[in-house]
Amino acid sequence: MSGHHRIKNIDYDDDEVYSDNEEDGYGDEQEGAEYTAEDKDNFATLTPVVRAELEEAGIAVLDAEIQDALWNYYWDVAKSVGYLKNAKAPKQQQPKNGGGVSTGVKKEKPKSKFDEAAERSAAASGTGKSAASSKQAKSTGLESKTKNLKIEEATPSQPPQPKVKSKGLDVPRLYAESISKRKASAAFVVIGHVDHGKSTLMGRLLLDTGAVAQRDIDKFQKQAAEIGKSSFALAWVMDTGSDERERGVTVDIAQHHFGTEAADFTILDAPGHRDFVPNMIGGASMADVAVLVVDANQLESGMKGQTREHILLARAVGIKKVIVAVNKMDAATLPPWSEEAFGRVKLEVGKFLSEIGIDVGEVAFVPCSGLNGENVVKAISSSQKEASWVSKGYRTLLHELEAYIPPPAPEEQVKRPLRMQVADVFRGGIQNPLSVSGRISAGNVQVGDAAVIQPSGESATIKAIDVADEARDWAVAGQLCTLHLADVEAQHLRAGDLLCSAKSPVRPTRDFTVNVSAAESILPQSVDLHVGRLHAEGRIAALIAILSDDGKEVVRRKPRIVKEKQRARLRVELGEALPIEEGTVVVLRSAGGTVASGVVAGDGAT
Ligand SMILES: Nc1nc2c(ncn2[C@@H]2O[C@H](COP(=O)(O)OP(=O)(O)OP(=O)(O)O)[C@@H](O)[C@H]2O)c(=O)[nH]1
Repeated sequence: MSGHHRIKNIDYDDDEVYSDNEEDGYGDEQEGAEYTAEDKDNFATLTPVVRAELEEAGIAVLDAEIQDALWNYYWDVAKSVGYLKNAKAPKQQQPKNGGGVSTGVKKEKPKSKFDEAAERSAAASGTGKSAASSKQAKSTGLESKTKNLKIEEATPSQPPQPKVKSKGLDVPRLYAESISKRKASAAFVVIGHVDHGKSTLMGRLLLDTGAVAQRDIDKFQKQAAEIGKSSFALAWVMDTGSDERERGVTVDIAQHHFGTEAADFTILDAPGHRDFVPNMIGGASMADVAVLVVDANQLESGMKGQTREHILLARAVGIKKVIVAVNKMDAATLPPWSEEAFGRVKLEVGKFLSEIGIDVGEVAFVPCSGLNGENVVKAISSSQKEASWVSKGYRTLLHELEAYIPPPAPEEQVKRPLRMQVADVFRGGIQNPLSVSGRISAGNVQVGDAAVIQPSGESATIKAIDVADEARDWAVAGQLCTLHLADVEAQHLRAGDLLCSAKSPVRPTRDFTVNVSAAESILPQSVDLHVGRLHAEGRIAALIAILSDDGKEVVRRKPRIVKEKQRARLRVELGEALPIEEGTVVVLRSAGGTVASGVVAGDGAT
């Protein structure tokens, strides 16, 4: 259904029921209202319940505001909480960064026609009642009080959502037609040892591409200076400039967007726990490129186990391109911008990467300073004589990112049944009570489509689609998007679930065969299975065969052991049935290290 239809169907003045101004947005009709003893009793009982809910979400409200909401929602605790969360959210959701940065989906977006209309219908069914019906409903207050307390234990109920109709678009055709006009896009993760300057470099990319305003950095700078850490101002854009954090919502994989004339980019970041391996795998499994940040002055720590592991994992989940940002070239110990020092770093990092099995010929090296913004977005100034070698031999980080744009998804991939792993789940908005973000790995989706979420088997309708924070009618394989869901039971939904086309969902399986390359020697053993954001316990139940180096031929059946760097086919059993199918990329880990990674060849029967 288009936004147009919705607007036409609504014939009241929305200012009556939904005001932008929170202070006087509701409650006008109660001016001078006299509450009965029963009303007062309800207020006394329910106000603390609503307050507790809101405090949990980090939202401060006045008693009067809670009472107005309870009054308007006829003592329905869940609806009052839902309403206040939304009414209070915009203030806290004000972009801290001049509107350019988006972290995940919870930033208040410019409302699309669709959203406005949905919001109005939601408001119509919630607060837009006449005073007469309001009085009638209030008289049953005590009954509903107990009922609502029960509802509130489960997922807060929302005003009924309008049914969503499909426009019946031929998405593969629209996609094929749009390819030539499409702006290129890519997503990347940033890897590197603590303190080597990851956050600063990302903040710099956002600032110098105009995604963040200088005045916001200045504000961070002031705050940072107060605690004697002014050099952290840029990093704070990533670490504290997240709207989710301000609202107390945890996001495991945040998205920050920036664009150039040539392409749009998404930084996938795990705020707060960037190095936590399950999150790292989740972010990397949605990325095209990994940027490895190495402090030119701290080479040794830069090559340690953790970085090795992260690069390995990035490769294991299919990242093809690695860009090495040799950072802090401005710092004194090199001396600053020393070509020779850079050469040493390049050599060492190159060796380290080739040991991991990365073709160094394909790796781009970028000498830069995130802190000063040299050779990140802007080329280094020609007045810096000691750095004249940089522009002769090396591109900026942004140019290197632009140079590796993955090709658009082939048509046959777009025609396959929809698969999108849920990276994060967002609950609680009035217009969009339940949304999921992720990257579509196969197929296509359009507003109105029916979906099934595995392993729970819940069904859902796609109510709206956002790509890079813009509302769209459809999206295809390769795109990072947020799907707003309707007609869905929220309880079972979690990060790591697989959203599938309802016509052809994945059947959850308890065992599968997988062709892997071994990161260490393998015996039948218990393992942690990672599939993007999904992790679960399992065991390598059988070593089926050693494969040739290209993975195509069986070299030996039923080996007793698979040695490091060998390729092999394994059978993996799981404690629970999970949505895994042929082609799924899996990582097997044990005792904090990666054992093997590969691609599922079939379910247990194969
Ligand atoms: N001289 C110099 N210092 C830098 C540069 N980039 C970052 N720094 C400083 O290095 C320190 C660490 O920077 P961060 O960006 O927080 O490093 P990080 O890798 O994100 O660290 P974690 O988030 O803890 O993993 C800060 O004091 C930065 O100001 C640079 O290009 N030159």
